[in-house]
Amino acid sequence: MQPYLIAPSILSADFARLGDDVAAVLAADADVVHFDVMDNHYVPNLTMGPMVCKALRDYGITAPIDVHLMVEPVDALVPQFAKAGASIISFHPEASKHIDRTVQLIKDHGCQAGLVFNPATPLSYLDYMLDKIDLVLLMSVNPGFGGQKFIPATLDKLAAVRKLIDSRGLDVRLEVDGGVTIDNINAIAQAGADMFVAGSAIFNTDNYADAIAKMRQQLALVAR
Ligand SMILES: O=C(CO)[C@@H](O)[C@H](O)COP(=O)(O)O
Repeated sequence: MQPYLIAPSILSADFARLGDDVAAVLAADADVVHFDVMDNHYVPNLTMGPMVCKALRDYGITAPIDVHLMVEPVDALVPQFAKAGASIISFHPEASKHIDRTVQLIKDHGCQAGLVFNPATPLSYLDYMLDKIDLVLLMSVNPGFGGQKFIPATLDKLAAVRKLIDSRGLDVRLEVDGGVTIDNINAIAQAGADMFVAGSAIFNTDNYADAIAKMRQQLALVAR
């Protein structure tokens, strides 16, 4: 398993001063910027597009940007986000007509590719794709909004994906997103996740470094 990564979801950041807020969370020891793209079609909310990703790069953000596309269709946005500075691009398999082609498109544009699973999306989409992707992202809330409660059944789903990855000897990241807090991050890691998206649990505090340090303390207790 790879080292743990903490990826603050900038959906909960201060959009009026986004560059400063993203720089602040990275200075507080975050590893990755989680960038939620919502289209008011695949999910009932509207957020940000490639221009904002490029603006963060132009501002001087050099950390990996982990783009989570909650959009349908997917493909047209892939080159745009790659050009805008995305490092990882993940999409929901049911939102693409040709999943393998979309993964290839992401890789052809020099980014890592991930598949995202909603709480009720079956893992069978991994049957022919797990060895072609870099990351599996399990949603632990229904996508569309920050600040929701972690769905406990995600723990069993994480364990099932961890088993699949390990049994095939793959180096695929297992990311979890939604309702991750200082109180549950240990159990989530025990279930097999190695990358943790947290929005409100970090941005809704007045001390990002303290929140991230407490998450890392919990992760340090996990027997690996
Ligand atoms: O993609 C999403 C929601 O669709 C997430 O990234 C949330 O933004 C996570 O926020 P918290 O649940 O951690 O507040």
